[in-house]
Amino acid sequence: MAEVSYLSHARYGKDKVRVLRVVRDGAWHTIVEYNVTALVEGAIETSYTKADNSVVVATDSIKNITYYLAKTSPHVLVPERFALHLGTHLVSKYAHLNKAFITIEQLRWQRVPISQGAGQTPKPHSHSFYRDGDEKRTVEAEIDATAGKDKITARVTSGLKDLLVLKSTGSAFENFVRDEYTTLVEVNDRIFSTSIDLTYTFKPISIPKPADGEGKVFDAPVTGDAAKGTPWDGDALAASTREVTLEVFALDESASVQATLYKMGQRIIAENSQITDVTYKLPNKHYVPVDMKYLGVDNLSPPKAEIFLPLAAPSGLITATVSRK
Ligand SMILES: O=c1[nH]c(=O)c2[nH]c(=O)[nH]c2[nH]1
Repeated sequence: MAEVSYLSHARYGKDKVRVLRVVRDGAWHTIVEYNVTALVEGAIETSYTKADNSVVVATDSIKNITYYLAKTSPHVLVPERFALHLGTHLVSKYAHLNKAFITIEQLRWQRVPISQGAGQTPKPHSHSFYRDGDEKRTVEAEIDATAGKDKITARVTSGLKDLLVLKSTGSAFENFVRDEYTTLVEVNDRIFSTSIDLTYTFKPISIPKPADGEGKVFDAPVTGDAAKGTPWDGDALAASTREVTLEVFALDESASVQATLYKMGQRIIAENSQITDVTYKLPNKHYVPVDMKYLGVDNLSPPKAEIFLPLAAPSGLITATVSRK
């Protein structure tokens, strides 16, 4: 029988590798908690087409490598660096694997503040932490060794998701298309709430050959000023892009979710020369003033609207990518 199909794409690995790392500096502990996905591509076709497992690094082994590097990597506390180390290790160790796709979700842990008495600023505790929200920091790294194991390049996209925000004024929505389908009234004052999903893409970087050729010894080749704005500087970028996003959200006299989104993206591009693209996905989480006329109470529009019904669904969904020219 003539074959009418072929394997056009293949990638596999381990998903949802959950890991908490404790780094001890005497009594001062630092923790990170990650959900890691590690997938690979390469000369693996025959495992699909010929039931040939000789080309398969078991997903169980990929999970073990993730734990091994979480234990040994000097980069583990910065998710961008850890993703690059893990991906580089996979494509360096196995001759027939030439691409790795590492996704990391970092969960929030904040130090418990310990009060120092009246008028004193609280001190962060050395080994006690609390979860301060569902927000996650995200990293997606594609490590590419197709040009050779000594010419590894990487594309990194970082961001955050599930950052829930709300402003109770400073948002309007007017002058939109009005026709026979329109029931929405124009408002010059409304609640604006969204769950921020932000990703920003770095310029591609090249990764020097690891010292042992297997990606076990992996020294971040870029530090100090040269690291500024690059994935090596992931923590600073995560902090500044989050700050800009929240600041624009708070300060913008929003004409629409679209217009506010664009301003956020413009600022991130303008302030970070290493970032090429910024994508936001912003659900418009509607809060509807409750009609209380039947109670003889005016609650229809601000400043009289004080009681709102949070609508679980549907929500608007406003997305866009702002790119460097
Ligand atoms: O900021 C908004 N953008 C829209 O596209 C839209 N559509 C809608 O019904 N409300 C809103 N609000």
